[in-house]
Amino acid sequence: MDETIVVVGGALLSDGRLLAARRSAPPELAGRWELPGGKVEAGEAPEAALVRELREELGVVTEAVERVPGEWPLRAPYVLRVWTARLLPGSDDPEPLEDHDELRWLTPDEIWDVDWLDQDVPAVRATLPHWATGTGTGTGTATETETASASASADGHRGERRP
Ligand SMILES: Nc1nc2c([nH]c(=O)n2[C@H]2C[C@H](O)[C@@H](COP(=O)(O)OP(=O)(O)OP(=O)(O)O)O2)c(=O)[nH]1
Repeated sequence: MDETIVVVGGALLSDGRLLAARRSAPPELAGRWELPGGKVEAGEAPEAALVRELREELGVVTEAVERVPGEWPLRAPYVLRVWTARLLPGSDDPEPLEDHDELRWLTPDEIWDVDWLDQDVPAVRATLPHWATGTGTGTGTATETETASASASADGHRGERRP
C-alpha cells in the first residue's frame, strides 16, 4: 500500500518575501491559502514538476533551490513535499493563471496573516529557516542560492506567532 503521490509545494521567495496563493478550487479548498505547486507526474523529478507547475499556474520562470526537510500528509494518497524556489532573471511577475484567485508576497511578520490550509501550516513553518538561503532577488547569481550554512540563521523563526 505504498502508493503515495507526491505533491510539490513551492516556497517561492523574492526579496525576503514568500509567495502565498489562494485556491479557487475545488470547493473544499477554495479560499484557503497554499504553496503553489502540484502533483509530480510519473517519471518526473520533483524539482522539474515544481518548475512546470509554477510556470503553468503563475506564468513564472523559476528554479528549485533546496528541499525543505519534511513531508506532510494530505488527503490519501497525496503527501506534500516542499522546495524553496526563486524567480529567474527575466521572469514575469507571478499571476494567478489557474487554480488560484489571489496571490500575496508575505514578509516573515505577515506569514500567519493568511488562512493557510490546515495541512500547510507545518510545511509553511518549516520553510522559515530557509528564507535566508532561498531568497532570490530575481537578478542574482546561482551562488546566492545554495549556502546551506545560512539555513540555521538565528532569525529563521522571526515573525512566527502560530503555535
Ligand atoms: N499545490 C498544492 N497542493 C496542495 C497544497 N496543500 C494541499 O493540501 N494541496 C492539495 C490540493 C490538491 O488536492 C493536491 C494538489 O493538487 P493540484 O490541483 O495543486 O495539483 P495539479 O495541478 O497537479 O492537479 P491536476 O489539476 O493536474 O490534477 O494537493 C499545497 O500547499 N500546494
